[in-house]
Amino acid sequence: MNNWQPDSWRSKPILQQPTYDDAAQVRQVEETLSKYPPLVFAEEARELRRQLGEVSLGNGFLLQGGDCAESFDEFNAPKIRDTFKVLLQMAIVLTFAGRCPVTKVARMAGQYAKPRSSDEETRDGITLPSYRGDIINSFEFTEAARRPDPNRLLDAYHRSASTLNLLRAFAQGGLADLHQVNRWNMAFVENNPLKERYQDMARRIQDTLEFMDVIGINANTSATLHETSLFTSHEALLLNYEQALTRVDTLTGKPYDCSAHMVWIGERTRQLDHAHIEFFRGIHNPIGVKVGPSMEPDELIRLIDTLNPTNDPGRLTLITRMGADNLADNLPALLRRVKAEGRHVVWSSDPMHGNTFKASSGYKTRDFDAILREIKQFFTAHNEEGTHAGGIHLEMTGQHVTECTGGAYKISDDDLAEAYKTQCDPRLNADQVLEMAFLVADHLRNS
Ligand SMILES: O=C[C@H](O)[C@H](O)COP(=O)(O)O
Ligand SMILES: C=C(OP(=O)(O)O)C(=O)O
Repeated sequence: MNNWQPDSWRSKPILQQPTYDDAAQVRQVEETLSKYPPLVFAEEARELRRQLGEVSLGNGFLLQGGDCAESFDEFNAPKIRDTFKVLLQMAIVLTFAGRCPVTKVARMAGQYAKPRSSDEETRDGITLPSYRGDIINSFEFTEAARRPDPNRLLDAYHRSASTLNLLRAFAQGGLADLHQVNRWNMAFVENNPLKERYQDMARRIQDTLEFMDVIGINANTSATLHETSLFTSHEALLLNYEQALTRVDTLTGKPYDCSAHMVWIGERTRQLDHAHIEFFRGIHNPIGVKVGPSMEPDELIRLIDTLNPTNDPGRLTLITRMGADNLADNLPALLRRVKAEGRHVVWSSDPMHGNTFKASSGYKTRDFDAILREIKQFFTAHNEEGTHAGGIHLEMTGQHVTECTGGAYKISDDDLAEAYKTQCDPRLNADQVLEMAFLVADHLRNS
């Protein structure tokens, strides 16, 4: 790979990085991290890349979701379990009702760094550095809390390792068993109008499993029915952290960023001549790039060719986040051009980031109707252009939160205060995710 080194990004311009007081301490932390065990194994990243290759060819669907920003304070087993359950629940709806194999990728076990619109935040006449995610500083609005602390890089590593450990246990230790499909329902979706539809589906799955048993297909020993595979991902914003966890795979001799199976570049840091593109072009993980409404077709082709020069299906996922009001004007030209040039990518929809606004109550929110509208338009654009709507990328949680307005319970601006817990962007709750799952499943089945 042309002049690439794990640190070649350091000679390029870079945005959205913290300024630490003590550079020597940062170097020491990087050194420590570079000796720690990798969090994932390169072979797992290759398996995800293989599955995404199938998705890019139209043979599957990518479900990627989790917190906007994981939080050190909310680092506990019930929270990890509930987000895992919501992902499983959505995946089973897509697989069963949508008749489509689903690859599950969690925004978990490392989603700790946040790009911000502004470097500073002002409250009551006091201005402090913005909160940039728990890997950098703390949410609390004091000068000490907002000062970037390099030791947080080590804390984030350890929390990611524990989260991943529990996710692996849940995936392989019974919670993901298809026979338990009823238990994946959250207690608080009890009154959801879609609960009936979910339970009916769960009954049909159970009947099928019993039928398989009766005719001798051994549903009790098949790993496919008892376990699941769940991959991890995060925005690789802090390149010194990512570099420190990059290892040459002994089987292939290629470098992998072993902080997660998949990493992505955010909308604010995807400039072609900047550091993030430089780092990403050399790692062999499956990668994503956010694509907002300002992206032009020529620029997109240059980006694709820089990051995936061998046109390998599964290497690159384009995560479009246009906003419901912009998608119809911007996405079709991109789809047309990428198709005409024969480039293989996974097209995934992030219907969250283009639909954020400040509610009259002062909370940053997203309207569920706009989110659904962006998804519908995403499917329509792909149908019209003859391309595959390959995935969905969500900020969501298994916790009972009121952060996005609308949905079955019609959360209003005034309801937002009831359970607004996010440290950065508003997430969908389990009710809203269930509603969305059935909508996406219907589109998948008809596309
Ligand atoms: O999650 C994405 C960004 O970090 C987030 O939308 C930035 O939010 P801000 O505009 O409040 O900085
Ligand atoms: C920052 C994010 O999104 P975007 O880069 O699309 O704004 C995100 O997904 O957390």
